Amino acid sequence: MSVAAPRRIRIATRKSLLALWQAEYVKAELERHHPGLGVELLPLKSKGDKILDVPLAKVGGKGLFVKELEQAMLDGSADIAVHSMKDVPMEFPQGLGLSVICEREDPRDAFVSNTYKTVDELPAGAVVGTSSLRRQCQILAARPDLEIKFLRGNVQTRLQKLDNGEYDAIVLASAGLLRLELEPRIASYLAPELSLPAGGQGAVGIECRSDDEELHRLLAPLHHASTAECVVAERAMNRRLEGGCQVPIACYAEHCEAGLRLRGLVGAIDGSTILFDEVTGPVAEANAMGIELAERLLAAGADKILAEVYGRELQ
Ligand SMILES: NCc1[nH]cc(CCC(=O)O)c1CC(=O)O
Repeated sequence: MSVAAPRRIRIATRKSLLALWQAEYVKAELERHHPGLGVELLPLKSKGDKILDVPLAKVGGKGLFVKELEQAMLDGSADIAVHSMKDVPMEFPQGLGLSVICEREDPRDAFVSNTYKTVDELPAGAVVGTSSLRRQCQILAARPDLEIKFLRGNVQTRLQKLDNGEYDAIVLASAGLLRLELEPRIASYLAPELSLPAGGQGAVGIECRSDDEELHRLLAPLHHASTAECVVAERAMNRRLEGGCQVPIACYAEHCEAGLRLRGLVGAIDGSTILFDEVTGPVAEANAMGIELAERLLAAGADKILAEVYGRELQ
């Protein structure tokens, strides 16, 4: 009689400290729920990590941070990939899909500066570092007198550039700073009214081969239903607008009395126009709410703004 070898789970991950933190988190959660399960990390380099001198919107192609990880699952060298949900494209390659979405960390953007506490305190002409068109358009809409300066790289690189004096302040996802125990670096949190987050920001998702039933079962306890409900609404809006975290689109869902409140915006990259709208509805309608909000924004002129950003018309 043969006994099946105990299952081992190999996690494909990017090599940045934040990606490794997220992969280690999933490893620890899997081991906590399934004592004796063998879990190991397979760190890989992604295209988004290699090309650091160009704004993400110009590197081209979606899924810059996930392609290599998906290839590893398709060729069988890894079983799961752990992603920041805001970097995950809307469509998955044949045979792969999202299995679970874990509990969300703080979704807000963080204002980081060694001199100033808030955006309001920044003097005219101050230099703010970000390469996110979403952050750029919202900051410029609130403060057209500020200068936005290109800033890419992983969290540590960005903080180093701030400390080198290249910027008066920078804006990052608070989730990354909190996970890496860099909370003291956060001067203040940007309210969603000032900087609406990217869809999926702060949430970690786990992708695997769609037909791996045993794995889905092992991953199930890591699923966080209320986070997933919000992310479904946000991703539905992004899918309709054909965008993610590389374009001037923001969306943020939270639970409210009616079920879900979903806020979204599309901005001209110079901040001269911000199209904002919001919808509320029952949780079961999360996907439809995202589409509805996208349609409203398109009707209000988002189609023209995005056609310019994408260099083509939206379908
Ligand atoms: N696009 C890069 C990226 N992807 C996820 C995070 C932060 C963590 C998260 O949102 O879960 C970041 C860095 C940032 O935007 O500052």
